Amino acid sequence: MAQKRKMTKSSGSKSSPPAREAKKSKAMDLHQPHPKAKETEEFGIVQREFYPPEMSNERCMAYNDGTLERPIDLLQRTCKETAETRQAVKPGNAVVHWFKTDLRMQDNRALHAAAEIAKQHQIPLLGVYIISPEDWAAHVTSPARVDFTLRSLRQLQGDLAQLDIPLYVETQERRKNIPNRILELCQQWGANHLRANIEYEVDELRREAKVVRLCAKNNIDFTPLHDTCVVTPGVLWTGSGKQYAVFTPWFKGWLAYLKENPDLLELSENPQPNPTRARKEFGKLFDCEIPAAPKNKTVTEEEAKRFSKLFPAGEHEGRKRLEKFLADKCPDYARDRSMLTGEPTSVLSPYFASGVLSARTAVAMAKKDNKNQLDRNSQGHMHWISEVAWRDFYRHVLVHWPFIGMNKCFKVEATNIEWEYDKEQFQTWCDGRTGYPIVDAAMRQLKHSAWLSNRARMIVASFLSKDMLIDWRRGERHFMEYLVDGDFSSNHGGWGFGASTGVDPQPYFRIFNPLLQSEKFDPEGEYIREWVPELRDVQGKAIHDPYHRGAGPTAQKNGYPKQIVDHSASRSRALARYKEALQK
Ligand SMILES: Cc1cc2nc3c(=O)[nH]c(=O)nc-3n(C[C@H](O)[C@H](O)[C@H](O)COP(=O)(O)OP(=O)(O)OC[C@H]3O[C@@H](n4cnc5c(N)ncnc54)[C@H](O)[C@@H]3O)c2cc1C
Repeated sequence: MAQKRKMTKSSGSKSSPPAREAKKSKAMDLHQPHPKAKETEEFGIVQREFYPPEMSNERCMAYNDGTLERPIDLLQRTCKETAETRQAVKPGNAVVHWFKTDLRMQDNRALHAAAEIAKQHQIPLLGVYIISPEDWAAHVTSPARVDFTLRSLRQLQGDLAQLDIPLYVETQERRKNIPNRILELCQQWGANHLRANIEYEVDELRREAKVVRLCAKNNIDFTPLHDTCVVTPGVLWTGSGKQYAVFTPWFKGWLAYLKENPDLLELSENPQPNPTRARKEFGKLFDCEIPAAPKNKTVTEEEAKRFSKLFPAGEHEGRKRLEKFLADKCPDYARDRSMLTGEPTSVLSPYFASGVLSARTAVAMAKKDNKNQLDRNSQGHMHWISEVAWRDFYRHVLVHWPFIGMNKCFKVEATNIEWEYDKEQFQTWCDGRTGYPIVDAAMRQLKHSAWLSNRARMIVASFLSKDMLIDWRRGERHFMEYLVDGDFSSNHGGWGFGASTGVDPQPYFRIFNPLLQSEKFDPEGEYIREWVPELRDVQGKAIHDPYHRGAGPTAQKNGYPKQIVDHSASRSRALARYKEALQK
């Protein structure tokens, strides 16, 4: 599973991670109830959810000091322990690729690996996808993202069928049954080889390890492969052998690593057509229909139309968008990327999040357009590559600090911050009625489009967690409930790593001034006018702050609310709370 790569000192990274031998785990509490959670028990489950359960600090530290085995290490160890058995497996009647968040044929490492085995032994390649409502519930996957996934599956099924490769899709209500069901399907189809790309979330890594062992016991070779990151998590280390906690030096290491290992940007070929007997032998699988979304994840008819228009599904669309973006907008990306109108960014995040487009393809194509260099030839292309790299960075963070999946910031000390839990205030933020037009515009766009630009995400995240001082995890969850590109590591990165908690490794707390952000990134107020109809008649700079700039009567007449908090007082409160927490 691990890839051997070149690594020189110039990259500032070490090639081998420090020894992380798992010791016997101490018995510890998994969850630490939030101190305020008890007070609201009378309101029942919905209210309790407002206080997210946390993994205890002790348990977090146990990952850091090696007392607890990281899920990636468990998977690696399992692969190592089963290697001999897996390698001895003889080909069966078919090879299976298990699709997960890699809904594409192009440049798909595990699909390619499965296709190669199938080609070598002249046996059919089969695809399987398991819909898991419990996984969607656990990850708070939004209906918009579920809709995008199902539409992409339909496209993928059609594309694969043209190569006589079936894609079998079924729903498994209980996620704990998935490992056995995968085994059962392989056995039913006579497949002795199974391939899948690794998903780095904690439960998924543990499940993969379980499937590797279960399959090996039953004489089936399941080998999970690294695919979703351009550079595999766990290969970049600081000079002192630690995981990078800061993006800029990590990105330097990432670029150097890519230059030293150019094959990382070689794209995998699409699978070849299946032998024609595949239709005879596996005919029934070709008739399989894509199931409907679970009830709690269903979009309305109107939303379905809207989302299909905003985000047409499938890898062909992803590729088309990428090419168009690189040609038209990428050259000016460094200058324009934060502007809130004119769509200066690629809007490819839904395609990356569902694996409809590979990040490797995106970086390889941007590099090609950048005179085949990974240097500052064109500001735009390199800047864009660095943004795609953020996606890798947050996955590396998740793999190394798996406890962030349990409602923690990666800096455990930040747990001490005392947050506010005012439900009414939180709701005004959700509804886009805070009285800060830029914040409200963004929150309304989120509800309507299931997507926001990075700048808009940062503005609303800062507002919730700094100006309102509401627990960032409420915002993190709300984003997942709505975003079509909701992705645990990137979302947590945006909320829990830096921008919103202010506990990033830089020695300052980033507290955005919403008014300045508004004037800088929406100077004419076009974005606000698009999303906040109550302010459409407000002229000039008053749009940014109608009640303090002479447009109060218009705003009031149209029902636009007054500011819910005063920014400068909130700023002082936030700074005091952070200071207090970090001194504890
Ligand atoms: C609070 C907050 C929450 C976020 N939640 C998510 C999320 O759930 N899913 C998600 O994909 N992104 C998330 N992001 C990152 C970023 O905002 C989006 O990826 C980006 O806005 C998508 O627009 P785009 O495709 O036009 O990006 P572009 O600017 O064109 O960038 C290209 C790609 O690079 C990646 N990327 C860019 N910026 C970031 C970043 N800061 N962090 C990680 N990856 C990045 C994305 O995959 C993006 O599609 C979040 C950011 C913040 C501040």
